Amino acid sequence: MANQNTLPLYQKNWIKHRFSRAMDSLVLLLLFMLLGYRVCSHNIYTFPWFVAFLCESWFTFTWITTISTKWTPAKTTTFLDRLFLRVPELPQVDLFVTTADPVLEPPIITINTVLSLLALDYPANKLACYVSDDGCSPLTFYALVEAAKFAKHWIPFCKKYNVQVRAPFRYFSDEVTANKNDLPEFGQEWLKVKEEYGQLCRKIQNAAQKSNPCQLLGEFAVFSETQLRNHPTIIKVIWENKEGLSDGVPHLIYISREKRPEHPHHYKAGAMNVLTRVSGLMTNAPFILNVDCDMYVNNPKIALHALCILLDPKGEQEVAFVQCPQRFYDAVKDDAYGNQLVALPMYIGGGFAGLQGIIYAGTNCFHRREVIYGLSPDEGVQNSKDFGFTNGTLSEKELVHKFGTSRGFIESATHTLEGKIFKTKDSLLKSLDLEAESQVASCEYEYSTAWGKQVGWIYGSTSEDVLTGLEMHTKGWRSEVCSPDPMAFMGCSPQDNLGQMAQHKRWSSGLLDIFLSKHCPIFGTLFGKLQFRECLAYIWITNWALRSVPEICYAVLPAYCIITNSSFLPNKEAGMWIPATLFVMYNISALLEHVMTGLSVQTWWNNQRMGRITTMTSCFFGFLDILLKRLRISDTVFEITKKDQPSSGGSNNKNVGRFIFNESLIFLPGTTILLVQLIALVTSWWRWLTLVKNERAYGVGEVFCSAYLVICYLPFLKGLFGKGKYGIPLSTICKATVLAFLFAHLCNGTATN
Ligand SMILES: O=c1ccn([C@@H]2O[C@H](COP(=O)(O)OP(=O)(O)O[C@H]3O[C@H](CO)[C@@H](O)[C@H](O)[C@H]3O)[C@@H](O)[C@H]2O)c(=O)[nH]1
Ligand SMILES: [Mn+2]
Repeated sequence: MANQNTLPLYQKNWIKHRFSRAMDSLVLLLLFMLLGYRVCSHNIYTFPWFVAFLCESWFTFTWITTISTKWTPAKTTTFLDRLFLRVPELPQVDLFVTTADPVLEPPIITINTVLSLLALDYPANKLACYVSDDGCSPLTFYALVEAAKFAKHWIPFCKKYNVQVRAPFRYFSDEVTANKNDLPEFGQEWLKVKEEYGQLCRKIQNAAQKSNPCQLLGEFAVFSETQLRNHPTIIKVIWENKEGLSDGVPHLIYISREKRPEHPHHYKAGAMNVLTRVSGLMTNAPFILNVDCDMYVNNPKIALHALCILLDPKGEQEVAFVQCPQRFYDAVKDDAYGNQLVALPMYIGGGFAGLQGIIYAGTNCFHRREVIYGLSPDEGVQNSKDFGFTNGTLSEKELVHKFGTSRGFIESATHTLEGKIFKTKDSLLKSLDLEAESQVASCEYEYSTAWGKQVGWIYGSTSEDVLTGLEMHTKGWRSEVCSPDPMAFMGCSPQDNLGQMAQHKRWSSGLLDIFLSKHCPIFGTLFGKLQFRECLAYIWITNWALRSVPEICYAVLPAYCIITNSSFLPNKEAGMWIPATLFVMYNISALLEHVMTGLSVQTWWNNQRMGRITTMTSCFFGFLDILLKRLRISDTVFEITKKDQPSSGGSNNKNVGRFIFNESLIFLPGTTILLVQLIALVTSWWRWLTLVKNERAYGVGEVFCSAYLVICYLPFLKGLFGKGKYGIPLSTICKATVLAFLFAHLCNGTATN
């Protein structure tokens, strides 16, 4: 029998998506045929023909990166039972939670996430939870203080009855849970804990309603003279597991880093780096789990599953981070706004997993602290990990240049990089050298150090997550997906199209920023250790915003052709079946992927439609944002997504899924494209009445494309006639009308020339 201790702790299985592969290849073949057909049709070289050729070349290139990414998907299985045989003592894990705004991110959501983390199925004396509050909010702090009191009842309750969902708002929203357990005392305890949770919520609600939430007395006095962007560091140990009880409540620490108006704070990446340093001084766990404030733990054993991968003999040498999928609760029916990201991560994410590894998605991710400190895999496998910190080969100056001036931090980082166990000091509070911790959380600490460049979360993009993961892959690390059943984490997705559009704009601009920077994946392959197909996959993802330009051009082509009585599709010749088959095949393939993932046909359609709308609006604005940033006209900002208070009783509101509009310019391109198509369709109808068939240069293809776009933009069409927030503002309609008629006029101009 094989030695139990040498058995792998996880296994990677390759999935065979044969059907999906066949369909994708067919689509690629058709794209090549279309391009070939265009090149060969010398007799009809026209302007729209040429524009179509350029756009389709881009689509073909994107499709090649898509196929390459999806081609060899993989899934991992973890073996929890083997973990305990291999590791007699579980390692420490530091838990990071970020929050930034008590209004957009209600503290009740944050504390639910924190409670679910504190209640992980893991020895409590091996956990420490650090909450970064970029909102510097006494309310958030108050909520955490109260939550820590409640945790003393909540955690034993969860562990005693093996509760699965350890975020109380979710657990108590399900009335049937009370009857699931037959133990007589369960019902009573359930009621008691529920009542306590109710009290906790009421306390927080009451505090939120006061203008001065906590009277700013005692512990809260530090908040009395703070402003959002101008305040000193606040670090508070809310709860300390002093006795080191493995079944107690883990440490809970609140951190609001120093902010000064003249210092850039680098948004979430900056917050993560402060958390890394403060925790380095306090607990210095070798593993870090980071979640956004809304991502509660849905599978209490998730830390154990992730450690199976990170502590596996092979994983230990190769895997930098373990990413768990993002899923959302209270999803809008049939994914009306196309932001649930279910089918896409399944195919694309699975594909990434089969290559060098999944991207880092910013939340639900387990990191190795040493990798965050910039370690490469070849340094990691050296038998004696000695970087010359202790024997003094690395000069004091180099260390300070890398990690900053804190002696304590350099010492703890040295421990981490040399693979030594960090001996936690007797007591957090006793060791709490506030000066040292405040020093590493100050806004000047990172100046002329490697933080944000080679160490920690990398700065320069609003998609700091993908950038940080890419840097790790470029160093040669791999990453793995961990998706045990039940789903590891659940979070909150935007509940309306405004949130969805802002989020996609931030993602697409942040990703394009990466592509255009010195961290570009192409350089990663040329000069680093990013594997070729992983590079293609990163190109696929970072080019999102660029896609908007050819898509908008392609969307106005049918209208252009109808208005100018020309054509861009091989309408009348034998080649017509190529684009027609391409359209049908592409849609069937996407539809089947949705259905096979267990999603409805309506969800497929909503995703298709939102795909068109998002690319031409949010991604286009993401593209413009980066253009302005490169021209040094304006910088990109991290707009926080609003997290709605959890709904009770489900949403049967008839307006769910409807688009809402405001004065934002983001609605202008969509409205204009819709109006242009409407003008084209009216023109086409008029031509149909007045021209004989042979005089019409365009055919069914162009009219179909125009009509298809109108159907995709149905939410905008409804918006033209909607009232209040459901209607597109008159000013936007006027601007769009002017643009649309200008376009029609220019078309006519080019046609008569
Ligand atoms: O200045 C800031 C801004 C944001 N955050 C936190 O960042 C997280 C993510 O922000 P959110 O508005 O929820 O953005 P999402 O689009 O939902 O987040 C996704 O995309 C981000 C990158 O754009 C990643 O950082 C996230 O982890 C990922 O879940 C939240 O916990 C915020 O509190 C900060 O700590 N400081
Ligand atoms: Mn979020």
